[in-house]
Amino acid sequence: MDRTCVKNNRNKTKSGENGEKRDGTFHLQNPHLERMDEDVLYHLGLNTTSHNFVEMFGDVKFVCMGGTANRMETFAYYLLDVLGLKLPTGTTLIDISRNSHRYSMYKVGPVLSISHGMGVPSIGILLHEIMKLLKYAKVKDPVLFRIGTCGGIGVEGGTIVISEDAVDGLGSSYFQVPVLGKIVRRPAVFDKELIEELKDCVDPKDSYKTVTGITLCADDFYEGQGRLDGAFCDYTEAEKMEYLHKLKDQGVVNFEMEALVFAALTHHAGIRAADVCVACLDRLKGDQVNTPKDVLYEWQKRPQKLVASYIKKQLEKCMLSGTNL
Ligand SMILES: O=P(O)(O)O[C@H]1O[C@H](CO)[C@@H](O)[C@H]1O
Ligand SMILES: O=c1cc[nH]c(=O)[nH]1
Repeated sequence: MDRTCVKNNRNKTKSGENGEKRDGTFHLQNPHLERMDEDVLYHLGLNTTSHNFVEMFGDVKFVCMGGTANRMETFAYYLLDVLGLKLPTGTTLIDISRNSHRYSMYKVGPVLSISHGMGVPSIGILLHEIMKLLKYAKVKDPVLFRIGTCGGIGVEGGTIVISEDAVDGLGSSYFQVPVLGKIVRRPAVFDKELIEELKDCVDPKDSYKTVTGITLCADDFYEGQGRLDGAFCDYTEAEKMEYLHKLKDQGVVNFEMEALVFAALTHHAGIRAADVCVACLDRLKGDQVNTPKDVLYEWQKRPQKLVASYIKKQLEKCMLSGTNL
């Protein structure tokens, strides 16, 4: 486990140290964008010629992402309720990205709720396009959340896990991607202040725990997470358990499949971000996700409740102080 990197990044974490400018706007480090007459955000089904990004998205302050379209639509309706917003009678929210047939995107006041699919490449593509969308819309200081599910490691099913750091399957806290035939390494860093702010929003009356720790971002659900129940498996149960216990001793509390690129690309742009997942199971107790569907569905709402309560708190703070977010 590349703990040195984890430690170094932890100390350096300060939003804005990379791409963020003092006035809250953030900088995408790509000189080519300025020279383009039009930008087609292909996977979002939007482009800068046909769509007025400032009008459509200029008031966005929070972007929430999760794997499935169903979850993100449910979250959008939940937000309407939490924020006390009402749709005109007889109307529904529309999927802004429906023409892309890739991701689904809903807008509720200053919040975008978007599905990202499974794994690093899928959320990576979305992050490129969402960060450009925010840039073209002239959004200042956006905050990004992933509201997901995960496999706990020594963490009971139903527990919320907020990622403090992200590592890959080899223990490195860098997102590594081949670019022009060479590996580019970007540190995966979550905003520590945001984690504390989220912890402050935990409802003490919750019947479940909320914990923090290191997240292992795997490139696979089965062998990549040490499961015995994939189509292939070349290791024994004893080897699997030794691996899981070693991870636990190193402070790894959960497996999921997006944290590394999520932390790295947002940090690279100077955008604050947090990964909040509910554990579907404790991997020290098994591999199969066999909790009844209705229970899993209720658990899935737990990260949504925490993030919605954070958003509500931030909006109330601004109303009280008469400032813009
Ligand atoms: O439930 P979400 O948040 O989509 O994500 C988790 O679930 C998927 C695997 O089942 C992976 O994408 C993993 O990160
Ligand atoms: O075990 C799990 C559960 C959800 N998502 C994962 O990536 N792993």
